[in-house]
Amino acid sequence: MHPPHRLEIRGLTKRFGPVAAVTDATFAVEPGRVTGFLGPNGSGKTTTLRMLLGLVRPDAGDARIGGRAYRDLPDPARTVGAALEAKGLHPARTGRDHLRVYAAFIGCPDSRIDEVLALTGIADAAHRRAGGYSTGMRQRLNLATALLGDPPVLVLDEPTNGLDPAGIAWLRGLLRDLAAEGRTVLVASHVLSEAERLVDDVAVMHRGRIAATGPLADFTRQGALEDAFLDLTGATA
Ligand SMILES: Nc1ncnc2c1ncn2[C@@H]1O[C@H](COP(=O)(O)OP(=O)(O)OP(=O)(O)O)[C@@H](O)[C@H]1O
Repeated sequence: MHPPHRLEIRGLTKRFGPVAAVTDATFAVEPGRVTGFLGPNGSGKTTTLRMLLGLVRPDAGDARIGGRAYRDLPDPARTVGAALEAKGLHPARTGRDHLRVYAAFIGCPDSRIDEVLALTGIADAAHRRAGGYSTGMRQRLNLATALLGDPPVLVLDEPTNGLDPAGIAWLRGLLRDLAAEGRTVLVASHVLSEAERLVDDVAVMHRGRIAATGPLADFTRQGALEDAFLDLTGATA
């Protein structure tokens, strides 16, 4: 396994025209933990992740992965496994073929394909065309793709979308195992009740700003994470 990689987000700021999508976001994500990046729709989570992954250029600030900007990583695809959204699947291609194409792209052996299919519970569907996959299966295939390079860092945007309760319980176990191996796991979600069951640490984003960070237990002492979030943001349910 690679050495542990800490993520540092420092003063990230991004506007899209009149929209201040992210303003001065600063937080760290520790290896060996599952960190929830939480906030309502449109609060700036995806834009922050896209800046972390070098997909959007920040107006100010920077993001480091194990001390380096994404663009300076010697082997980015094997350092960071990212599943931003379950789009871009060619409907006529099988699950296995999707993984084969990406495995060739990042230079990992085909044997790894069977490993990630088993890890994500879609081995039985691997020969089926992705166009016929349910949302939950597409989510699993997306996760399998992120895991192909056996990366020390995982960045997942809304990974519970489309998963049923058993699927969410399964995902919790998988993310815990990956973190226990020393990986850094960052999970963006707007569904606080689900995130609460997945994560060790929390970074809360509200209207483009980081409203709070810390261990989950600090937020749930008084009750549900959702109540702590409503208190923090002054929002009403
Ligand atoms: N490419 C873009 N062009 C213009 N506005 C954008 C663009 N990307 C994001 N925004 C705007 O920036 C704000 C933050 O969006 P972002 O997708 O980062 O939020 P989010 O927290 O990930 O939301 P969700 O939970 O819905 O995915 C929103 O107002 C969004 O409309």
